[in-house]
Amino acid sequence: MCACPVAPDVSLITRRKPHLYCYQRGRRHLSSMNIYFCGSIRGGRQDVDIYQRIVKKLQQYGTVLTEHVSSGSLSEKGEDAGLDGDKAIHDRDVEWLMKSDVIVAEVTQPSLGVGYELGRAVALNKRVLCLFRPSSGKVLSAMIRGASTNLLFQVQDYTEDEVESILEKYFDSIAKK
Ligand SMILES: O=c1[nH]c(=O)n([C@H]2C[C@H](O)[C@@H](COP(=O)(O)O)O2)cc1CO
Repeated sequence: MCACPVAPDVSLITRRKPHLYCYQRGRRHLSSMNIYFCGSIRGGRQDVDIYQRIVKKLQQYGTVLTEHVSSGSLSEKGEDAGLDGDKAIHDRDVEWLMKSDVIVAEVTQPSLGVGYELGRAVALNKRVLCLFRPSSGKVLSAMIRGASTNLLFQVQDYTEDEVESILEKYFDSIAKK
C-alpha cells in the first residue's frame, strides 16, 4: 500500500526504484520514503526553529526517522538513552541511516555528530542534501562543501524564508529521475 499523503490507499507501482514512486492523479510522486534529518544537538541548539520547519516540510515526503532532532524540548545534553546511553543512540542512528532513502542535513551550526553522519552517508552511497545559511556569518567546512561534487551529495545555500521552496525543488528533482 502507498503511505504517501497524496494517495494513501493506492498500491505502489514499483518500476526502476521500488517504493519511491507512486502514480496517482496522473502524476508521479515520491512515496513512503525514509528520510534522515541531521541537525546539531550537542553542537548547540540555536537553530532548532529552522529544524522544526525543515522536519515539518520533510514529513510531506515521507517518514522522518529522526524527528526528535527538531524537538524544542531536546537540550544540548542530548537524549537520555538510559543504560546504554551514547552507544544506543549511535547504533540506532546508524541503523536509521542505513535504511534511509535520503539524508537532509542542516549544517549551519557545526556539529561533530552531523559531520559523522554525513561521512557515513557518503560511505553508504546515500543521497544527501546539505542546507547552509551564509547569513549566519559562518563558513562551511571544506569537508562538506568540497564533497559536493556529484548529484548524490548536494550543498545548497539558502536564506530562512526560502527553506520550504528549496526542499520542494529538491524533492521534485528526485521525483523526475
Ligand atoms: O542525543 C543525541 N541524539 C541523536 O540522534 N544525535 C544525532 C542526530 C543528530 O543529527 C546528530 C547531532 O550530533 P551532535 O550532538 O554532535 O551535535 O547526532 C546526537 C545526540 C547527542 O550527541
